[in-house]
Amino acid sequence: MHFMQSLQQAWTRNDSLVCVGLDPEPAKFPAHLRDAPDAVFDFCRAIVDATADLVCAFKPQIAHFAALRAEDTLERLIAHIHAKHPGVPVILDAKRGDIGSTAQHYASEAFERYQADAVTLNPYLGRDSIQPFLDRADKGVILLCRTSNPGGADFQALDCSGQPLYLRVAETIARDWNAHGNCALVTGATWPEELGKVRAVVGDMPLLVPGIGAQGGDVEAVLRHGRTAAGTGLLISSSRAILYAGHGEDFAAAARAAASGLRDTINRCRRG
Ligand SMILES: O=C(O)c1cc(=O)[nH]c(=O)n1[C@@H]1O[C@H](COP(=O)(O)O)[C@@H](O)[C@H]1O
Repeated sequence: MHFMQSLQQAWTRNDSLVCVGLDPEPAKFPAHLRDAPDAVFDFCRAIVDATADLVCAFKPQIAHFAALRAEDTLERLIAHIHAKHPGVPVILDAKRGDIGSTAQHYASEAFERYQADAVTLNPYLGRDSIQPFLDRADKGVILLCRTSNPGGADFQALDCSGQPLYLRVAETIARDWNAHGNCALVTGATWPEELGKVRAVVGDMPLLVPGIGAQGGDVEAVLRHGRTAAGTGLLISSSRAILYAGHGEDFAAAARAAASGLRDTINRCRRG
């Protein structure tokens, strides 16, 4: 199924705009898992199985696996999600971006090797660097626009003929790159007013919104500025605040409670 269709269905089926980020950090694992032979897989699988009915997507962050030499674990984890929780889309957070000939290989890394449904990309190299991804109409192409980090404004807010660069990026992608309807943008929860400006230029295009929880973004402000008329259009992503909500053998139950609490808070705000 196309990424955009499965996202729409997951929003409705699970009544959720929550995306759980899978960012394994073994030093933060509960003690009983820390020295287990397959700890990264066991940890992530437990989180996935405990939260799959509460989310609209999972977003594994590739560096968290690659730094641990655990790319094979990432492959197995995504295969597990597809097998056990069909219909929950997987976004590979890789933030790739390179010249077209190399981008082909990044596209096959994301979609053939890892079997991701969508991938995060950096648009800085321009249209041809993204074309191999745009051509995959069935896959989600999620482009950095206004990132959540403190230095995000260094370049993204620069004046570009009277408008900030991030808005030019949003406008160009919505107008010229989205022929297959498979584009989405990353807009951090830490800049809700800018997120609202992006929403105003991209219509109902989905926005991936990291930056709540550990980075301090405000859920209510995100909903106020970012939801569509239908009350959706957002994938509100949280990693550490869910993954490490508990520290004991009941860590997966604690993660479930955190994801459920976030879903409820979001739903109150979007319907309020
Ligand atoms: O593309 C992303 O997912 C992303 C974009 C952005 O602007 N800010 C951002 O924090 N992220 C990712 O979202 C996750 C945020 O993690 P938490 O702050 O623990 O919820 C990390 O995996 C980041 O790499």
